[in-house]
Amino acid sequence: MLWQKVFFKVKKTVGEAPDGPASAFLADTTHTSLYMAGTVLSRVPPLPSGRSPPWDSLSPPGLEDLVNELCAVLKPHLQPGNVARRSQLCASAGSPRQREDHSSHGRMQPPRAPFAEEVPCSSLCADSSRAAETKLQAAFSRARRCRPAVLLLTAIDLLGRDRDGLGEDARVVASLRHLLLDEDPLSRCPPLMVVATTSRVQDLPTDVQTAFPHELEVPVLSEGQRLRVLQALTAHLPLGQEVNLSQLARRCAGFVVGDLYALLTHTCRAACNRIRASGLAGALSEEDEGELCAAGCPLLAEDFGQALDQLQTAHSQAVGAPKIPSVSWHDVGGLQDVKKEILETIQLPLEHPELLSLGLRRSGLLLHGPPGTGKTLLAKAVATECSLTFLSVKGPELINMYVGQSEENVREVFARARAAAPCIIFFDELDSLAPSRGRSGDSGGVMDRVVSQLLAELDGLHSTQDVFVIGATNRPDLLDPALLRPGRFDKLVFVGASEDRASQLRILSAITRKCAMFKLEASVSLMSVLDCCPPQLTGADLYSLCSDAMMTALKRRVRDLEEGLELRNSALLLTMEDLLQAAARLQPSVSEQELLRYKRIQRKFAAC
Ligand SMILES: Nc1ncnc2c1ncn2[C@@H]1O[C@H](COP(=O)(O)OP(=O)(O)OP(=O)(O)O)[C@@H](O)[C@H]1O
Repeated sequence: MLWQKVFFKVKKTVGEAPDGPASAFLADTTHTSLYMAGTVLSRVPPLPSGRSPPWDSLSPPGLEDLVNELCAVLKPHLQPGNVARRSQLCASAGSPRQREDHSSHGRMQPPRAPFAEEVPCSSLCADSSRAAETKLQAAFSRARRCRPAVLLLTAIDLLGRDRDGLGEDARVVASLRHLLLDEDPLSRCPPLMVVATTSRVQDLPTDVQTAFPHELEVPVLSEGQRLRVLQALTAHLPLGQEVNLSQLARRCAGFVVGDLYALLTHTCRAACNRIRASGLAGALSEEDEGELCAAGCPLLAEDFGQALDQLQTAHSQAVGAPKIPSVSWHDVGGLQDVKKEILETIQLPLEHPELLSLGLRRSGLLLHGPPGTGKTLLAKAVATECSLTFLSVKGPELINMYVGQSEENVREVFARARAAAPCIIFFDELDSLAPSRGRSGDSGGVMDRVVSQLLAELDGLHSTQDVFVIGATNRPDLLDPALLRPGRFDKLVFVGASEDRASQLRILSAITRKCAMFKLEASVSLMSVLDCCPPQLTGADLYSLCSDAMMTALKRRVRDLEEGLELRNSALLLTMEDLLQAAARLQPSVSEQELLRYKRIQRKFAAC
């Protein structure tokens, strides 16, 4: 049998069921006959979906516009005597993380809906072009037999690739195009409508993409939409009192409906593990356990937190998606003025969106100064402080030897950031990504094209509210001047080495505070340690001083353990002696002449 369900048409009914709904009938098994007499093309009755989504509307909250658009494209073809043109449609997603939401498809069953057949394109891939072509033709002819029908091809980008996935398989592409263009509802009634989904629209062969006259983009969910989806998903679940869905929605930046489903599954699993670990489940009698299940165990904030961490880690490993870093202002010592300037640029417009309408918005900020002064640390802290996801890119990582790939990488970074908004993109070593055009000396002009692409993306950010760009460089004088024009990296902030002991003390305290493994001995005076150090130090120098001292403490601990003088779980102590020895060995990483050069550059830009 080709299909799991077979529909029979009831020709005549006698009487009605006494207690059932008005449209229900009882089958009299002794007098009812079933005849199989060939197949008839007809619309199928609305069916209760096996996977019923948790919302009452036709679409998940927030995707109503998309579903309406989809219906507007498909419905005209279902009217008898329609005059609509071709009905193929390709639903693409705005970013690698976006997916077409299939739960809406399951509900797309208005009365007298067309037959819907979902075919994952991974099942159509084969060892040879010929085999793939045959499978494709079989899928189309199966769907044609059930017209009027919607054929849903998921992940269509998998089709038409050759076996190593690099080039196109011309034969499969041609065959797919032919099949798509052949399905003209004007000539074929009842029609077969083809809907395809992809999360990598840029990977679709042009011939396939142009065979779809309609293209819809699945939008990125806003914080409000994520909240509504979470509310719908948790409506029937017992939640702990401290669970704050609004806060959770903010932390789920960049999540699509599927991710939110996964979050709930992981949360339930975390709750089960918590109950099992508490020993409660094993200690209960079968009856009590049944009662516990019926009452429902509440999902606690810690279960959600654990699930979110798992998902975000898996996500960032899979697609390099950003994560909210765990660096706070507390971890950044000193640099008070710099912190204030950064917060004014980023936090103010986030807290007062009305400023955006007045045009008071900066999306780009350039931190410049000597190496190791805390530029990266600052960018991470601002992301944590403003609950923004953080996408860190090192300039040279984006440069690729293949033609067009470097520009594509730049495009991809911005697409990923838009999907994860609100987000900060941090471009470290910006000078290596965007040197002055015409001077980079590469024969193919790759760098010039990368700079142009970067400029175009930065200009495009004005329509996106919640994506900020922070660049960091030691040499702003090497950057393409167009980058520093208004609307791009128009705010320059100098992050210099700390020269006074008070700010050095703040940095040293921040670093020692962060190392939870070590404890400072009560007699330690950080100021006395600093008095033995060279006058001008960067944060990285102070970090190296601490790690040097910690290494000495660690070696002492290992020696003491081996000699049986210390207990294994006693705290690791950092003594004044360790720190003074490290201070005596400390060599500043940036010389005085270099610091002067950085200051000259700062003055030059401050004067502009
Ligand atoms: N103000 C600070 N407070 C605490 N730690 C600091 C500070 N500045 C620097 N550090 C320490 O120095 C390390 C290096 O700093 P960071 O990577 O932020 O410097 P950077 O300016 O981005 O350097 P580069 O220009 O080489 O990329 C940090 O991981 C941190 O441990």
